[in-house]
Amino acid sequence: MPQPAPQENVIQVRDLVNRFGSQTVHEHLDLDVRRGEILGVVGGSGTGKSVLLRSIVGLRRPTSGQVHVFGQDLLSLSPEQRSQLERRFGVLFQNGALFSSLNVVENVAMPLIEHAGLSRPEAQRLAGVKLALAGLPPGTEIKYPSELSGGMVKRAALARALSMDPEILFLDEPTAGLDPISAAAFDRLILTLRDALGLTVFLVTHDLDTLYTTCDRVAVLSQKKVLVVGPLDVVAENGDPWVQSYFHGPRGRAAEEAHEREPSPEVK
Ligand SMILES: Nc1ncnc2c1ncn2[C@@H]1O[C@H](COP(=O)(O)OP(=O)(O)OP(=O)(O)O)[C@@H](O)[C@H]1O
Repeated sequence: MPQPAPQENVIQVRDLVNRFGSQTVHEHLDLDVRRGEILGVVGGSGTGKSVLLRSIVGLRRPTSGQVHVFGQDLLSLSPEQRSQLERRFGVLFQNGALFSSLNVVENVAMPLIEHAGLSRPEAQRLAGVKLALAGLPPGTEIKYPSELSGGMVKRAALARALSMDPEILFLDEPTAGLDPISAAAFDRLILTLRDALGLTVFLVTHDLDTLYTTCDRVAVLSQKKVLVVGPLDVVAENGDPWVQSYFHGPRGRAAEEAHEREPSPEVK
């Protein structure tokens, strides 16, 4: 009988430790992210979800441990190798992190000019394609971040994260602050993009609806490490008190019931 192909881990975190002074945020944390999956990362406030994301994308040097992205340790690479590796992932930060002095198309074009060496007109033309991919209506290009709704800021930031055709997309609380309809639309967009572009998605979220709608697997950060990782129904059965109150509290039950009524056909 043919054996299934082994799963490729595009991100591998081993024995990660992160300390800030006397505060230990991560202790011996291990995590694998598989190619093509949407991995949801959840945990109580302050459990170190954003610090984990920053450690993986090379914005923070961990206290100790190894982080490999596509088999390479970002922090040990030469600047040129590092920049090549960084082109293979895009990051959407919590607040969008758009430059307020640039309009939307200039924000999205910037990485294409700086890292891909495109001319300004070429970069802006391609940025227009990315904005359409992120679901922004024509006319948004010339607006400044302060003129956009919260949902539009997220979509513009997503377009920028997609500008270099990344293989991995990191999303830090993408639906935070969005109304439920915009949040659901954003969830559908992430699923569509993953399927259309073959992305791997590392998704930090508190949003139970997002977990139920989009994630193939869920990792729970608790007790300074990844306490449990797996499909949502398996993770939700873990006996940890935080897991129990998160998945089986009123909001967890509502999200589960909504998902049972309307399961997403696109989830793998
Ligand atoms: N640069 C820093 N200096 C000192 N402490 C920090 C720094 N960055 C993060 N921390 C601390 O690390 C802990 C984890 O922070 P992090 O932002 O990763 O939490 P989180 O799980 O993403 O929380 P939330 O869900 O509230 O966004 C917090 O106690 C935070 O205060």
